[in-house]
Amino acid sequence: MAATPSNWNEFRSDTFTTPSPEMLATVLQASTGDSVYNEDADTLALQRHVCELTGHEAGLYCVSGTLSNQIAIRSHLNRPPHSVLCDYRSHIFVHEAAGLATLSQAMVTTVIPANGLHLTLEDIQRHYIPDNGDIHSAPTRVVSLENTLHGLVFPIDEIRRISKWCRDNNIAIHCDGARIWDAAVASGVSLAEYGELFDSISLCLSKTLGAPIGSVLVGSESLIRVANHFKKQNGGGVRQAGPLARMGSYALAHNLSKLKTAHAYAAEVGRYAEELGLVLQVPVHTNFVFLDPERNKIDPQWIREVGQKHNVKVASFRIAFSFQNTREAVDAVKAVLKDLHTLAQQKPYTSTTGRGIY
Ligand SMILES: Cc1ncc(COP(=O)(O)O)c(C=O)c1O
Ligand SMILES: C[C@@H](O)[C@H](N)C(=O)O
Repeated sequence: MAATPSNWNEFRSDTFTTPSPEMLATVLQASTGDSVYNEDADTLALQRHVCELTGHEAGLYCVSGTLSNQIAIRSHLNRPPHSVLCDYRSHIFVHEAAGLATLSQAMVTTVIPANGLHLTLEDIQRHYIPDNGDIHSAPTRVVSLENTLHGLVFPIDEIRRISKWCRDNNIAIHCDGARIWDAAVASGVSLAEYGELFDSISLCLSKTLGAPIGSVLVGSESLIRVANHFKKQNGGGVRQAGPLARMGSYALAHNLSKLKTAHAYAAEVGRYAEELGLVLQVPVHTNFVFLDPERNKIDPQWIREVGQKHNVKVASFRIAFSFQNTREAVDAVKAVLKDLHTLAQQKPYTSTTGRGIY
């Protein structure tokens, strides 16, 4: 009987997934080459594997998704003035410490999707900055999509439309695919189908897949060569990355099939929330439930407190599920929602501050 994961009741984020004892044990057989010199067998094998899955020429192991995203975008850019277009909720804009401004010296055009769910080609055409010689502007050089974003699966047909338009307009298209595994599992679209639509993809091993660390950036040989330079410049040159890469490969081999468990938990809790009368900010597609901060009249302070009462770790309107959660914990989350709904009925809270992203 497998031991219960230490984070069985963790719902703040899927970044809290932890390596299993079996995953940790693989470290003892890991290669120990210097991966800065591209001599570590396990790192090269992981990179090659993710390239095969996505149909890209080259891969680069990175210690974080932030590093992977930021060096990808920087590598698509030549010299300012230039700009990057993305959804206003994008991690690359909200949660990567303004890396687009510092490393890429890029202006960012953030777009609120007209449909409230995902960008469309029309959204992009309405907001992108054309390279028309106007000396007032910073032309759009990269469009960055996120899949999943807030757990939402980006429709493949829309990605196809956007990708074709980007290529027709000589604009690079990047995917923050921290949870593209979940998008593939939920939609049935293969990583190779996604892969051919993007010039670069950052795939995280350290979130829903349960590796303790790491992402892989994929793209063309020339792009990855430049990205590796920026990786080194920003302190991402890891020496014996073999043990880390080995755990990443283990996660790919053993945990991909478990993502549906988290998706089922989220779907169940999302349905329960709506049956209670709570309002979701977005539909549940994969492993996140996003409650609507304003319309539910819930004081953010209540969330953590009520979570403690039921011995589950929740911190915001976002509830993140992973395959490491237990049935008991999921039932406890439902009890938390029931209490929050009752509190909101008794003393409705009106927010006086911005909702924040999550
Ligand atoms: C969508 C998304 N992209 C990128 C990242 C960055 O990954 P990391 O935390 O490894 O820098 C995260 C969060 O971790 C994320 O949620
Ligand atoms: C906060 C953010 O960086 C992290 N990726 C999360 O989703 O929790």
